[in-house]
Amino acid sequence: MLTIGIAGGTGSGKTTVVNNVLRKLNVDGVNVLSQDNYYRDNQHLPLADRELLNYDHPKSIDFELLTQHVQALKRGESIHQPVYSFVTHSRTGDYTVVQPKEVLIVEGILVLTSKELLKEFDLKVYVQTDSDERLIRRIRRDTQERGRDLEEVLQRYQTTLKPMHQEFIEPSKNEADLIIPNMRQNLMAIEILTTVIYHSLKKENNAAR
Ligand SMILES: Nc1ncnc2c1ncn2[C@@H]1O[C@H](COP(=O)(O)OP(=O)(O)O)[C@@H](O)[C@H]1O
Ligand SMILES: Nc1ccn([C@@H]2O[C@H](COP(=O)(O)O)[C@@H](O)[C@H]2O)c(=O)n1
Repeated sequence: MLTIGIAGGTGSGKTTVVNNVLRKLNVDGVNVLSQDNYYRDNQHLPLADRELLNYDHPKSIDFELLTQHVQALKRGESIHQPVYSFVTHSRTGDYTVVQPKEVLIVEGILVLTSKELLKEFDLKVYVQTDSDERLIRRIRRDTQERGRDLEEVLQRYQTTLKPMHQEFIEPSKNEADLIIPNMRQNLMAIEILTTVIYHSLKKENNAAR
């Protein structure tokens, strides 16, 4: 199984890059695990306290479970992936059953910061976008899709997002094999990723015959 880790700051365009690659490939052999579904469950805390947590520190992610799930899929086993809500800042209690496929993409701001997870990746990618552009995209997305207001986004940006980006996410770029500049749509980078996955799928299908 080809396993690809895709990191980059919030709003850098990780999800968009992955969706563009999947659209171009147009096949059913690729799983995508989002790190967002592996935020620790903080149900034991009241909502007001959950709203104040730092969600950009590596400790906010259940990397143990994420790594176990990646390893299980690589062994050919299915997993029960938790579903996370950005509105309640907690797991919903629902699960998505994910069956193994030939290619696995793991995407999220911190996926290149975990030593254990790094060992599982065949290809490591970092999506690079300037911080002002990322903040603009984040304001738009969080107010339109994640039920936040402008003050919440700006407050979070200053208190946790920016310092955590500088301390953990930006330095994780050094782990990457490939850096994708994504200030505007980068069609060549999408083409390259698509080609790598396409060849891996072809190889696996030939081996299965
Ligand atoms: N290259 C790009 N040019 C302009 N807008 C983009 C680009 N890539 C992503 N976006 C927009 O930025 C926002 C955040 O993108 P997303 O892919 O969700 O980022 P991430 O997954 O890294 O947080 C989305 O609204 C998306 O449409
Ligand atoms: N309850 C939460 C959990 C996370 N966040 C923010 O999500 C960002 C990561 O997701 P991307 O899709 O942007 O990569 C991260 O920067 C967290 O601040 C949140 O706001 N609330």
